Amino acid sequence: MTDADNSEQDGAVLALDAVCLTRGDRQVLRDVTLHSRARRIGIVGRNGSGKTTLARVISGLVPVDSGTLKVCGVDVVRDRKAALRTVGILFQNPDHQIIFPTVHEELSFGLTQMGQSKTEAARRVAAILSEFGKSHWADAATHSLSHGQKQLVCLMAVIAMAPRVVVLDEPFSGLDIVTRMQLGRYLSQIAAAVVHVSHDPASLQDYDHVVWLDAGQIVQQGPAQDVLAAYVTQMKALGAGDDLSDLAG
Ligand SMILES: Nc1ncnc2c1ncn2[C@@H]1O[C@H](COP(=O)(O)OP(=O)(O)OP(=O)(O)O)[C@@H](O)[C@H]1O
Repeated sequence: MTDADNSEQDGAVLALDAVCLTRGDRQVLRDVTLHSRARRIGIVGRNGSGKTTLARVISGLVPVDSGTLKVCGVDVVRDRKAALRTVGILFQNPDHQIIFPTVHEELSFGLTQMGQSKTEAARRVAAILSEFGKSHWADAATHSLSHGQKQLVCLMAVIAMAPRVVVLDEPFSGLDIVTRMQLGRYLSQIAAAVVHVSHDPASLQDYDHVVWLDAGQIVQQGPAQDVLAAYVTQMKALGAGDDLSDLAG
């Protein structure tokens, strides 16, 4: 039996072992080992701690230097076709995600990449737009949408592909309270497991398993209450000081 079969059978959403990644002369991820079957996994850490890099690694967008990684039993780097069905990511900035001139084209792209015919994809796009009450957006120019509307297009594009895991890289940071609550409520209802990366402990307080990342290393992981309490205590202690050297990069 292969490792992939094992992690599929033990129900692990994430199975990372000793993952290391260097960018330039900086070690961005150090020996990250993370196994979780939780449906709601939070990753918390300061600016520059490696959260976005880890989100991209989990989404199969960045190969690691060493270590192993499986998402729902799938090697998301090597098996890109399976990865498309397994994991979808929402970026902080929708302009980094949207590449097509119209909403319909944007939503269709991932579906045709997954092997759906144009007709099948068009049917699925119509269904997802209708589900979100946005059928009138089909021909809208993506560049003309507001930040929140673009983020909703990205969310619909991910949901349309029905991945087993949705990775959120702080997608709510530029949204107003109402939009954030509405998108958050929708995400809390989807069948997919969620891996949510954030520097904000409040957004992860209801999560099943929280991982605290600092300087590319896991400091602590476990129940949200324990990990977030320790994180907040340390952030308050650091915030009370005047040293800005951590932001030097
Ligand atoms: N392509 C790259 N080349 C060099 N350094 C990089 C690269 N990508 C990331 N880094 C460095 O890796 C570290 C982690 O970056 P990352 O964006 O993953 O952190 P983050 O926790 O998401 O930060 P933030 O909360 O500020 O978005 C940073 O010091 C960053 O400068």
